[in-house]
Amino acid sequence: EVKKKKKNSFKSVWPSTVNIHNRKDPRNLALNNQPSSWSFQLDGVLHHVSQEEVYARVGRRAVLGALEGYNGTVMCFGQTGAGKTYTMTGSTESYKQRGIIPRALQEVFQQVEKRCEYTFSVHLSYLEIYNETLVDLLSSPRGSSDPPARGMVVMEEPGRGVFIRGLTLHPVHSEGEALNLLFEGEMNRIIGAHALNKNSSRSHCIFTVHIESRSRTLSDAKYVTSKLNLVDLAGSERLGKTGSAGQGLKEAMYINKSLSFLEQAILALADRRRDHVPFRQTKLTYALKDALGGNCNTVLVANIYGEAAQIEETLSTLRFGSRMKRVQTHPTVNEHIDPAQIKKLEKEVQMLKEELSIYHGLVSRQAVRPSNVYEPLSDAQVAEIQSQVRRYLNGTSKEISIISIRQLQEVFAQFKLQAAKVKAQLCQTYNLVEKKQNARSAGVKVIME
Ligand SMILES: Nc1ncnc2c1ncn2[C@@H]1O[C@H](COP(=O)(O)OP(=O)(O)OP(=O)(O)O)[C@@H](O)[C@H]1O
Repeated sequence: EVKKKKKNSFKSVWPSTVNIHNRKDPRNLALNNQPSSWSFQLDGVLHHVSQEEVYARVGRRAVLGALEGYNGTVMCFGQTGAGKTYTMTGSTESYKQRGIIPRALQEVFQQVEKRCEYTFSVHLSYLEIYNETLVDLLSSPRGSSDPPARGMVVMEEPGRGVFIRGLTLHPVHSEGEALNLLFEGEMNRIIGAHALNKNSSRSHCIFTVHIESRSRTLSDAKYVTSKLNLVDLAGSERLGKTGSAGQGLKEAMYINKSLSFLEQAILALADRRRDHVPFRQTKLTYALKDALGGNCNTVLVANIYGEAAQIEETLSTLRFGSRMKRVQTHPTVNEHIDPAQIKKLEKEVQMLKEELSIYHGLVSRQAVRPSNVYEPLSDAQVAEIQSQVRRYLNGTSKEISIISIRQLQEVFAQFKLQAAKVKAQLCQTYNLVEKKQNARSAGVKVIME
């Protein structure tokens, strides 16, 4: 992104080339031996464009990706005063000039409203790296004059990536709530004045939107998470040009050191022969490890001046941008399985299995005789129940301890069977007796019931 254009030192050729021509000064012969033209191929050039277009071309894709579960980073890099804070946060003077962060927050909540088949939870954090110290810009309660809490650590865990232990995450439910937190964090930022910028950021700031989304379908145990980092780096500065001294000089040295480590990390990432990338040399590169070469959709905005006086810084920024363009990241959807939901689903499956077996039981009872549905009684059980019935009938017992009506029916069925057998035997006996006594004409009376 180009802040200003002066004379003919800068030229952008739509859509992605920056050509720089340095007019030779005839008084400086040494400089005349230096190259005077440079050309940089980038992914796009934003020149004389509105903040709305900057967001549409630089921020929207990362924001929409974050809502789908991809980590995203938009990072502004460049010389002090070149417009990084203007690009990222925007001007407080008018709503139209708001930058990428407020527009991203607006889009996140608009999408949350639209995607009603999902539930979203959104949290915000705001980290500042000042003189190699991590500062939580949102740690002090609203209205408190306490200094922001310190003592945080950059950590890395498999499956979770890089995170800051001790950094507070604030839940937000609307664009308004989110903007209030952003402004609160902005108030806590360390800002100084020097020759090139009266409101110069003296630190690196990482505003992160943490998004978690779950499908409203109850049977879905999966959920996705993502982190959207919106990064405003402190400006690289030539100490002589900014006229820094005292505390300002110390800050400038820390800023330059961390930016030079950032360049080293990018050089290593862009070089495929290098297998070690020095991420841990500074907190900035460690905190941005995923964004620089890992699981993230990353966009770098290189902010430059269009002035001949800043040509060296402009060239250095564009060289950094060209190297960054060669770095490959590997974004993947951060999908997780919820163990509590798995347990709930397992219980549900068990209940459904039981219901199904009851249903099968009912169906087969209608189709098959009851004796086939139940386990038949053993001979001993039948004998026991029969003796109980006998004792009840002859008055020696007052009750029968029958387990169920079904068993009783079975016992009676057995009694009936035995009675039928006895009847058959009696019939046979009767016939024999009848045959033997027929000759004697003697009458034998057998009563059968
Ligand atoms: N595209 C632009 N249009 C209008 N004003 C701009 C633009 N870019 C930057 N400015 C103004 O220039 C000044 C410096 O910009 P800004 O603070 O964003 O620079 P910076 O790169 O963040 O600097 P530092 O690294 O020192 O913090 C601010 O007053 C800002 O409003």
